[in-house]
Amino acid sequence: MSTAAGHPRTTALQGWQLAELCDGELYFTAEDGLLRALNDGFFYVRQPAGTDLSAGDRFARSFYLPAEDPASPTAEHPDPYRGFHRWTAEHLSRHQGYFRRDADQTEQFFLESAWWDQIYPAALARQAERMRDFALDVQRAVLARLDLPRALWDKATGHSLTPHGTHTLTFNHFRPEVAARGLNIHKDSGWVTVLRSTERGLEVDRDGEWHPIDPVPGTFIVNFGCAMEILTRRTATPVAAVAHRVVRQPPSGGAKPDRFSYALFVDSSLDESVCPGLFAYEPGSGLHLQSGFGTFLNNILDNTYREDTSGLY
Ligand SMILES: O=C(O)CCC(=O)C(=O)O
Ligand SMILES: [Fe+2]
Repeated sequence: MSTAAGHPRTTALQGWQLAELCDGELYFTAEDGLLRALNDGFFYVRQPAGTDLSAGDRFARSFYLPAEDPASPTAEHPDPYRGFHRWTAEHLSRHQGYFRRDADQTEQFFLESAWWDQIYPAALARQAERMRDFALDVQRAVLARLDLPRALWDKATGHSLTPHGTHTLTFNHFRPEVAARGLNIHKDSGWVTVLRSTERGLEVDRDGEWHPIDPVPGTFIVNFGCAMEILTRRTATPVAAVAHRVVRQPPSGGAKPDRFSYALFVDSSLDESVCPGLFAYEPGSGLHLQSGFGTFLNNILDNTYREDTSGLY
């Protein structure tokens, strides 16, 4: 349904699913929680006991700032969490490093696990590893409940559960002074995403209406991505990839800190000799190759950050 101005209506909706991971299994608060989460395309998951997000939160608030703090330009020890706009794809590799988007408020920092120790401050590299391990545990716990034989997991999921997988920690800083959408409509490309967000602004598309997904303290949001949707489409347990966006963040005149978020993305291996691409599973006949993964990923990313397209497929 649309408003008179043609904008999709935004409504609050209760009843999103919440789970806890214990001994490798997901326990949902609602009895049919798992099936509803697969249908919603996301759920909240309690952060493991003792989770420390201080390095990630600090990086999210600082990576885009000039390396030298104008308040103390001669400081002997510059802040190791600032000045990351200098790390661009030319210094690293494709899709890695700092990106200032034109059509969105977000400026971002992408980094795959192979670079974490070299580029991230040590405490952040450790947090990234903990988030990756947690994301892979969540992914295994979900796969165990799907209509997919365990013997096929590695091939079916592009070796994403192993060190061959593509594991990326990405930061978003929403610049309120930029007159643009916050982050364009998209589906995450891969298997699961573990999202840290502390501010409102995220919305999901459900039957053509936008619904806010507000942060719940002590939880992460887990999104299912395109790879999971493609794999399970013809099975008894189809998983939806959630289409989502971040709405424009208005300037607050310095009254509140800028919105940030960061997420650990689990994707397939980009090595074609390890992973030929994205498969669909058909009970009875097995895995069927649907598309290469590298080009699929390039298309989703390119289409997300252009003015006139969306990051769907
Ligand atoms: O900022 C958010 O809440 C969501 C970010 C997101 O969807 C993404 O980075 O893929
Ligand atoms: Fe996303």
